[in-house]
Amino acid sequence: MSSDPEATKDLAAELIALAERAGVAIMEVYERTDFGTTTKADDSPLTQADLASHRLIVEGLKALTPEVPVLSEESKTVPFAARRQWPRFWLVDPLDGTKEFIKRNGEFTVNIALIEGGAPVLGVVHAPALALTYWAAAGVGAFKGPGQQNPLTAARFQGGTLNLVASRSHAGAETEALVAALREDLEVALVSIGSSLKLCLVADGQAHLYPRFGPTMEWDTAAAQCVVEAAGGFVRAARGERLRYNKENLRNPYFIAAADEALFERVRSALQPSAL
Ligand SMILES: Nc1ncnc2c1ncn2[C@@H]1O[C@H](COP(=O)(O)O)[C@@H](OP(=O)(O)O)[C@H]1O
Ligand SMILES: [Mg+2]
Repeated sequence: MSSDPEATKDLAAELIALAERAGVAIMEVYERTDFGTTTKADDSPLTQADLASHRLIVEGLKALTPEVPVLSEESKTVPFAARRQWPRFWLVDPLDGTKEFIKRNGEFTVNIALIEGGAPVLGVVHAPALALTYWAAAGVGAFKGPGQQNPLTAARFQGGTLNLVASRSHAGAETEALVAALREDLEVALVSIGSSLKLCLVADGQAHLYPRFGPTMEWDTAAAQCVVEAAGGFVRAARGERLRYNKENLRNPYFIAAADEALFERVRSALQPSAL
């Protein structure tokens, strides 16, 4: 990524436009009665919307930055031996929250991140059904649109009610155990929502905490992690290390996103071994 903030903002504007075009393609499928849903080898659902968004984004990124390779959820079989050589690459989830898309609750996103040196440095998260776009770049800031206008700041937890956001479709026993432990000395308000929108709520100050003690893949978190970090928030593995990108195994460790580091440490000390 350029060290010139103005060049970075220009690139972000192109990416936002691309994510919004993918959103239009997704919404065309969303409005049909039949999504053309099939089941992938891992048993997860795949719709015509995932594929249309994937094709559009891959073509768009190739036109925008021909020299930067693309790794998308729907074309993830690049061998590690090849991709480990990449100094930077685009990491794309063309439709995150496919289960929510199929349930028609609007809680799905298009995620595009630029990874450099194993970390997300630029990220766009677009929720077409909600007409919301979050974007961020390291050293520039985090913003919410439509448009590029509103700066985001994570809300440091200063006592009172702790707002905790969890997966609608994949929160499990470890999350419930954590909520029970926190409720011993705090008031905890729970919100469930699909997709990378959970991380965006932390960036936006609407949630203090998003614990994820279940599987996610690198493309689920990269763009929104960039948004959280640029908004002053904190995303770390439950065991404490940074989330790294372009690993041989593209699965993330269990992680915690928190509005601030003190909250992250407080939550970590309340975890059961099965949440690590
Ligand atoms: N068993 C599993 N293995 C790997 N990833 C899983 C999974 N179950 C859920 N996920 C990931 O969790 C994402 C959905 O998260 P959430 O439940 O928070 O909305 C999915 O994204 P997709 O919808 O893009 O497939 C998928 O990548
Ligand atoms: Mg996903």
